Amino acid sequence: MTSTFTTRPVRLGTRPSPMAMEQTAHFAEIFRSRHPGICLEIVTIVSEGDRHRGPLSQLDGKGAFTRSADTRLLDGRVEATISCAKDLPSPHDRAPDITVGAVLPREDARDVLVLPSGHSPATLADLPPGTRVGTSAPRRAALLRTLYPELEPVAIRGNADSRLSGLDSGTLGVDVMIAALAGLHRLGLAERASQILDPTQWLPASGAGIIVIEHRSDDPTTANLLAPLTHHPTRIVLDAERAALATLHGDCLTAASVHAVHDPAAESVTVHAVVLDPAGGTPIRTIASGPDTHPARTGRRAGKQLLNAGAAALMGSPS
Ligand SMILES: NCc1[nH]cc(CCC(=O)O)c1CC(=O)O
Repeated sequence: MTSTFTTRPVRLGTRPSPMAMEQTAHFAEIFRSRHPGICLEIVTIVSEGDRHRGPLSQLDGKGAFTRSADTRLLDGRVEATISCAKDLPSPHDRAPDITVGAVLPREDARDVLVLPSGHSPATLADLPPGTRVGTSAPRRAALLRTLYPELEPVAIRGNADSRLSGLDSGTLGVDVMIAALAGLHRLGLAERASQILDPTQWLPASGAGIIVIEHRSDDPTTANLLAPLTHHPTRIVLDAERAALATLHGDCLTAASVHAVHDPAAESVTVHAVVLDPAGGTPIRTIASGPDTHPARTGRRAGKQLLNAGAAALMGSPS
């Protein structure tokens, strides 16, 4: 028996939703092909965000989707957890004893419009005034109020698959909804996208389309197993986006968009960031570029530029 076969198993905590299980299966395939001798055990962990059925804004935003998994990670009940980077708490609030060990290649970061099945294709601009547009994200609600003030954002909850069936059956209480293209792809439902929203107008969320695997900061064994699975260009844009969000003290409940683009030829990273007015007033936008060797610096600069331009007033005073 070689020593790899005697290595302890890696227990990986995941949320049990169909989308989460799909991304976990995808990661497990990558892990097992790289480390064929190591047992990867999948452990499902239900989060407060999954249990809670009220508006997302009632949750505190500082880890409703990650806290239960974090607890099990820190207690030593799992060695790693897998999450959508978009759902992570702000790095500002993140426990220093948890570290991102692997970053998977970014999928399509754009949001899409989804119509009830059987509806003929339409764009947001086609929808009649008063159309109820389902979305749970403050960023998307603020984008709607800014770009399509005649439409009505309505908060919805539940996993992507239950939202889609609620949209189709009419029980969701909305006429159409906004979703992430990457999420639809994972569910095999990308054809449900009626309009892919222009990312220069409808800027994606920080971390959109990126899956990360975290471990305890004091666990070098797991760190060493995860490190070779990282897609470096994605790590660069993620570090830039997370640094901008941290500077804003933002999280997935902040009405802000941050999207970084890596240019491998120029060895640079460019951060596009917007803080939106939840009431639909004028957003504050900025752009920052810098070398791809220090993406977090460029992200922090973008965040500071937004704060200097008065973004804190739109976000409520950051705490
Ligand atoms: N808000 C929940 C969430 N978090 C991550 C995704 C999936 C796509 C991604 O990884 O960005 C979704 C679904 C959605 O926003 O429609």
